[in-house]
Amino acid sequence: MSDGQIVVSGLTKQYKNVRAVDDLSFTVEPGRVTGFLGPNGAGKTTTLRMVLNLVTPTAGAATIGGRRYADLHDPLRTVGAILEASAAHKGRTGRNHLRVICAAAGLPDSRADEVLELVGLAPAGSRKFKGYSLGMRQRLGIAAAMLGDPRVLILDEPANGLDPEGIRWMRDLLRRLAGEGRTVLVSSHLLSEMQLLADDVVIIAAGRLVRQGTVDDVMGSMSTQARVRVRSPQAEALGAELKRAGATVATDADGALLVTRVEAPAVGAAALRAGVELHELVTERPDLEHVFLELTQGKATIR
Ligand SMILES: Nc1ncnc2c1ncn2[C@@H]1O[C@H](COP(=O)(O)OP(=O)(O)OP(=O)(O)O)[C@@H](O)[C@H]1O
Repeated sequence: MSDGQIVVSGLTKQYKNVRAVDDLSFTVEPGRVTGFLGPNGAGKTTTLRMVLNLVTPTAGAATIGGRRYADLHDPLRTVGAILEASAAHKGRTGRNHLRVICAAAGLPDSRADEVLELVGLAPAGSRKFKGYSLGMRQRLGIAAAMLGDPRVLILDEPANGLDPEGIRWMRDLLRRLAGEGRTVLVSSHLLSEMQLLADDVVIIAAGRLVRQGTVDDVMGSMSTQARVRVRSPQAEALGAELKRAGATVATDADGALLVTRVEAPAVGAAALRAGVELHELVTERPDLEHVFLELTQGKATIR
């Protein structure tokens, strides 16, 4: 088994009334950034906690490089994780926060400065944590996760609250770390964020796998469903002609026809044949957030 590969198989977590994770299986490869996507409450955090042995599975298992977390020889040097926005003693400087972790983990103090450098926080290392912006806190969290120079990095919603500039920065860093051969698993509830950050995606909803693949494959398969919105005072006649042409036609709340399975020119031609007047004709490519919601809807009961 390749070092640093994460294998989740049949992972299940049943809380009293909630099956937070339901027979979930997927793999995460080294050398790539994998986005772990799902709506709020989908079970992402619970899954990551099970991978890290912080929650005991009801069934199934997760391994890192072939071993369960509990059986890793040197877990801190194998896996770095951020599970929530970085919290540190408010009066402590960023550098001291990292040094406390170094001391507890048996790492040399010098690692604190190395990881501050890595995340671009060196100039702010001697400033107090309470003065850090959200973006700086996220950077400090990543710095802490990198202290043991781990082969595997697991980040729960690290881009939360970051501005586009911060997300770009994170993308570059995560890409670089993956480029060094590390496994990078990063969760998010925003598809658009993962389009920027990830090579692969694992999409879950209501604790179950919805889709796994490369970002390009998954996005490609999701964004093909373009539709044509067309409005006509003789909508009924147009609808009938479109159906004869093989289109699927629905009507939206304000009376426009939503046409799929044919392209805009075919809709125009149908209008000409039916001799109807057109007031609007537009191709709508669903934005990916919308498609993502649709993909995960139904499975995503509010919980
Ligand atoms: N300790 C717990 N006891 C009971 N239910 C829990 C517990 N932890 C999580 N859950 C429930 O399990 C489900 C999955 O939660 P989880 O936090 O894993 O989802 P998530 O995808 O990380 O969502 P979010 O992004 O909102 O954190 C939710 O319904 C949640 O309420």
